[in-house]
Amino acid sequence: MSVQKILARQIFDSRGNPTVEVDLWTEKGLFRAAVPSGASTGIHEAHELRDGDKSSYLGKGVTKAVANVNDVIAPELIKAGLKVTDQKAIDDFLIKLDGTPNKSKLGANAILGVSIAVAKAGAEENGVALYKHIAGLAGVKPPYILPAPAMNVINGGSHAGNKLAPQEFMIVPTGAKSFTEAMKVGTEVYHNLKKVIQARSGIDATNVGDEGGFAPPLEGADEALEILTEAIEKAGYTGQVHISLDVASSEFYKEGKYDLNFKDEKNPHLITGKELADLYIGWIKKYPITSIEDPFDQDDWEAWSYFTANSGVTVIGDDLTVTNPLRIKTAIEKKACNGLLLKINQIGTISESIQAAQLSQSDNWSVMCSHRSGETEDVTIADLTVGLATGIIKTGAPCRSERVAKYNALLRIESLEKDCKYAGIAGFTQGDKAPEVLSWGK
Ligand SMILES: C=C(OP(=O)(O)O)C(=O)O
Ligand SMILES: [Mg+2]
Repeated sequence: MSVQKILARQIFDSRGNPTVEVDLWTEKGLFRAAVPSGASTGIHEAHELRDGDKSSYLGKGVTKAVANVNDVIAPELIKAGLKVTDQKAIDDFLIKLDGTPNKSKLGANAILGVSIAVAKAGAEENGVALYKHIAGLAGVKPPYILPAPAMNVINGGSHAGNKLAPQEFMIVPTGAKSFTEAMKVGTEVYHNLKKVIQARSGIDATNVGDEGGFAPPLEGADEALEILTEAIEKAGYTGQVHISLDVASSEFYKEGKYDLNFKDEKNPHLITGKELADLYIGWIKKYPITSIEDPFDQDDWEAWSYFTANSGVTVIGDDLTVTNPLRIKTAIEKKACNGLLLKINQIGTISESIQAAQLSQSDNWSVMCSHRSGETEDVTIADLTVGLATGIIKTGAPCRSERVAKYNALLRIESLEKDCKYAGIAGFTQGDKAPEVLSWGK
């Protein structure tokens, strides 16, 4: 019923950086959660507590966050005796215990580890799978929605050592009939992409970036979009696969301009927001692009609103909205975007993540559930995307186990759950055009 014991420790993420793992015991057993970590983090995200001590993994240690779980959260939460099935009460308790607006005292990484472990314990207490438990918390009813996977197959930006400024080029098998088929299509395009890159640039161009996508030495985004289109065609899926982009442009916004050559400090290629918008419009006309994430800097609100009104694609806020209901409210008011990137560690609790998704859905936004570039073997986001009927998930290339683990978890849900449907393109469709299949979750 309530928490009996908690023990946190420092483990390592997919980039070899320390991160927090939490073990939590109830009468039903042990529940374990691990916390992801971003590289292109938005400045408005909840605070990820790191040791900052230069002698410890270049200051990246999380021993303070671990100690906060073991010495502060554990005794207080056990004393409070709250039921693990009451996620909101426990998350509110954690938020209050921290007492800061951005969880900087205890650390969002400390709090999230506990929040996820509580959700897993709550699911077990209710005798249901985690996605069903989350659906119950959010008031979402079956049929359960399997998301369209947005697979990041070409890495650039801060996730790769090539010249590419945009961070992620994703393929989305929108034309598939099931999640299982979507994985077949996605992996076939991925393998064909390897051949296309090898033929163009040689074998050593097929090294991969942080999220398992290829990181070839491309001159610019046009070339990336071209080889992606070629790979889709080669795999025989033209018309059945869309492209999603995460430009992560806050990474290269400098004094009012965008530097398309930001990784070579001596040779900047600066353009204005208007020029950048025109570049996107050109790509949208030429390629089957269905969404663009973080097209502009996290505080360049005007550019966002202009682009959302004029681009015709799903415009997704990541650094802009940081899974924070307050920033999402502002974005709704300004009509700055029509899609949310849902990252649990940007806000720090499961309950606030549910609130962020529901607030976005209430304004008919799309919701893309997301991993971080630094990941672990924890697959909670696979349950979250189904439990909240987000209709889209992005969790990297279909390669590297910390990414594939999430896709495999979704394959398991699809094979075990009788009452489920694949979202396909529906997740990217807003407002009145959104098919019935997703609207019940709102
Ligand atoms: C997944 C992303 O990268 P990171 O985790 O580095 O923020 C992203 O920007 O959407
Ligand atoms: Mg992003």
